Amino acid sequence: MRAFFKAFHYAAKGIVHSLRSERNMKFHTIALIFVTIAGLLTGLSITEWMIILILFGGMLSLEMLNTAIERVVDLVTTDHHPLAGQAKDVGSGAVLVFAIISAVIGLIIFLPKWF
Ligand SMILES: Nc1ncnc2c1ncn2[C@@H]1O[C@H](COP(=O)(O)OP(=O)(O)OP(=O)(O)O)[C@@H](O)[C@H]1O
Repeated sequence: MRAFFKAFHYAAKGIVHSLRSERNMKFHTIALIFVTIAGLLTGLSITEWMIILILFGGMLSLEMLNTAIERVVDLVTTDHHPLAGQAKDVGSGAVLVFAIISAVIGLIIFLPKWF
């Protein structure tokens, strides 16, 4: 049980660290708050809320994994290396793909209710 709480503590430390240090995490958190307010004002079904919650979780988790990749790359080399650049670019690309898909799903959910 002690090990479980220790692991939970380390995970919480990781979340706080990425929230404090990553500009994109702050941006995603603000977007999350705006979408939640828009959802409450618009009125969404349970299924729509569940889809949005999956997108919130996926977006924040992916951003944190990207931060982890950036940290490991910086730890391995401070030199300019094509593989280091590729690792960071692919990580950023993964975040961008999920962000674009999330935005499209958000529009599919919200637009018909607004217009
Ligand atoms: N060691 C390296 N070798 C080669 N290219 C690198 C290296 N470090 C960074 N780059 C290139 O610079 C880009 C930006 O890297 P950087 O570490 O500055 O991320 P960042 O701009 O701080 O990202 P974020 O804003 O998401 O935190 C990378 O995507 C990569 O293309």
